[in-house]
Amino acid sequence: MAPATTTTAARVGCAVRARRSGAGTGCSGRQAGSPRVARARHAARPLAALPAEIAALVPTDLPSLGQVELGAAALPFAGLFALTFTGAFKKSKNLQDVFSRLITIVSQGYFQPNTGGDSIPEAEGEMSDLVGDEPLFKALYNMFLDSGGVFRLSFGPKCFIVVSDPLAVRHILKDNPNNFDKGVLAEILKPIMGKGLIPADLETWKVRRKAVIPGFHKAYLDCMVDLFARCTERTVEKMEGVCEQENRTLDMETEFLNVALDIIGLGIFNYDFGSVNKESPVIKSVYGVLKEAEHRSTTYIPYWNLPLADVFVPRQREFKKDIGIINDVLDELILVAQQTQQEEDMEALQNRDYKNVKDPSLLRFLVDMRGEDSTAKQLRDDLMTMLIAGHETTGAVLTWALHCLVQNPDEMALVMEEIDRVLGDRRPTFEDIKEMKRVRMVIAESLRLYPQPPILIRRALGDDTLPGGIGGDPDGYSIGKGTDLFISVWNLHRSPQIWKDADEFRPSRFDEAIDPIGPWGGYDGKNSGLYPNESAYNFAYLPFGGGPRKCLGDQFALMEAVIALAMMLRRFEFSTKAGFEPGMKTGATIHTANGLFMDISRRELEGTEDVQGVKQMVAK
Ligand code: HEM
Repeated sequence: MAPATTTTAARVGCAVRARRSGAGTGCSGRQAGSPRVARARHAARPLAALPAEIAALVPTDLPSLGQVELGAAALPFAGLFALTFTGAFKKSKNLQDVFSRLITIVSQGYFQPNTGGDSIPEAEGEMSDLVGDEPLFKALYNMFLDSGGVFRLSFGPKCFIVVSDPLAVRHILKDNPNNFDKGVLAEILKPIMGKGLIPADLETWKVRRKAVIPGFHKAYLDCMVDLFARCTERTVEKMEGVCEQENRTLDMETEFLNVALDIIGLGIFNYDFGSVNKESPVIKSVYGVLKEAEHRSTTYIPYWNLPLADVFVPRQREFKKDIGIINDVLDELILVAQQTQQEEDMEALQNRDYKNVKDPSLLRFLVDMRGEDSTAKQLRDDLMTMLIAGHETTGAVLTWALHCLVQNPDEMALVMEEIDRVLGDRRPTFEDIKEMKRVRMVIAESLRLYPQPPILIRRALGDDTLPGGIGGDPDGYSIGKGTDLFISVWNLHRSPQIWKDADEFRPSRFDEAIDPIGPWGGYDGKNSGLYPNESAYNFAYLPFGGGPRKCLGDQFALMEAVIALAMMLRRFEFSTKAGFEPGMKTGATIHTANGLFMDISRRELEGTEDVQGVKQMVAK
């Protein structure tokens, strides 16, 4: 084990020790991925080696670790569970670290699957570093700088391999994707999304992916451009109203989430949440479910799986009610769509006059597709998945894009110039998106700095070897069946080895080439198409994932974000409310800004009467 600093030695040791120089203050500054000596810590340690605080917590008659039985080992789980359950756990960092360490030690080698060969570097740090005030992915960044592109992390009863190397990531997502499923994430999301695309087992996923993908065809996306604009106009109108008031402050994160919710409702199942202008029990339930998904992804023990948790635990009762409300709405929409089914083959469906049909939604497409006999339950799972996958993600990227622009006035000026020149007061079209390269790159750069989700989760279905990648072990790293993996998109996107001025907001970087680094092929600045993507960047940039499980709403989301941002920047000037800095709120799957409070004012536009201008735009 690496020598502990005075600071860490004084605290209770833990299996997770972020090795940072300067007694745990900040990162060491070492470049990620530099070769290092492997330090395997697999074998269970004798009880005598436990810090005094932990030893005091261990029942005196606990058998030696060599003979420990499940019954005895269950004790700390029960203790931890009780603490989690009562809320005491989160309040006491020290206690949290003690239990985490105890559980790690007791469980290592007994309950954990074989998490890999001994050559994988091991990160070290306090449990409280990971569940403390900072989001998990930020704690993992420091460990990445210190331990390289592939490292192991043990906390509590769990052990993860954290992957931040583009070659190892490409192996998992693209080269050998059938050897990995969504693991922990699927377990968390199943009660919400059922057999929807994200948590679905491999067999169901293959069938559903094949059915859903054709629904995002060219004519549909063209039609969606108009929908994005119409929904944004509602927000623009609302903001006009705010400009009339004395207090011109608006939480733009909420506004972006609202417009994204309305868009996903109308575009995917032709339901108007109308969330920009009203609150309703359905909207409340959608946010309740999203909050619960976040809670579950960050809670240590899945207590919600216990029998009767949804009867006795208030938040689980609430969750059951929320999911019931959304399911009722979706079931009703599916029933109506099925009752009005007009079966057609794929080609005819894709050639429908989408601009003039009453219901252009994806649900209509799925129900009308000949030979596609999805059950109502499967359709509901698909819709629920897309509602969740496509709503907060897009709301979050818009929030961060505006935040970054307001912090960078020069970029803001360039973007505004482009919007004024290309768009004027017209409702945007698909052609306009092509012309607004700066806005597109602002969205791409915001997704680089603030990827949603910052971490992708996988579990190995069989033994495998991950490539050592940049600066890692040239023989690679063997991992066992059942290994849980965190792919850190955040780390990849901010890797100081790959990106020049990695933490800087600089949208023009996507025009620059990046030289190859060792076995990683680099980027030549040419092959990105309209938006930079994971193929062009050899898996160093992957805001939408990659390989067969890549996001299927990427084009939908990117067009939506460009249109919403451009339309709002055309009409308003934004400035940060004095003294306010957004924080970061996160679950394992998503992170948002925690409120982006902006002072807004109308822009003085040449040749356009302030209010008149927007009214004309809305009327068009
Ligand atoms: C900026 C917005 C968005 C971002 C950043 C984003 C990101 C992602 C990422 C990273 C994945 C891959 C997850 C993994 O590999 O574990 C994913 C999957 C998925 N996304 Fe998105 N997404 C966005 C918007 C959307 C939208 C608008 C929709 C639907 C209309 C959508 C539907 C899905 C679905 C269904 C999957 C699962 C695909 C599969 O497993 O086959 N996403 N998304």
